[in-house]
Amino acid sequence: MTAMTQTEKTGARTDEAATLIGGARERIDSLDDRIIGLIQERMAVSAVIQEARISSGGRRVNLTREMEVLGHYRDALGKPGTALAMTMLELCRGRI
Ligand SMILES: C=C(O[C@@H]1C=C(C(=O)O)C=C[C@H]1O)C(=O)O
Repeated sequence: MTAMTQTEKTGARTDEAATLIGGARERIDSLDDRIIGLIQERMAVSAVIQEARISSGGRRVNLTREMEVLGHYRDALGKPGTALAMTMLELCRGRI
């Protein structure tokens, strides 16, 4: 089987569009790597907070604070921001 051309890979109908899409996809892959790294960093910081609270006799989850986090994402990104924040909170503290 022959290799796919850039035009086939990107779905573009011209070489010019295929080149633009190829370059923009590289930027997206790089942004996704950074976003994943930031989420992993957030998970580690969140774990420190949760462990400190549990060690002090408190509960893992603090719903008042989670409402603040959800509001922050909703204000910035609209309704899908809430869904994104809920997934992120689940990554950081597990399912409740
Ligand atoms: C990190 C905390 O603990 C938990 C995890 C949260 C988070 O990852 O943002 C928020 C609230 C808590 O349920 C916190 O209280 O700040």
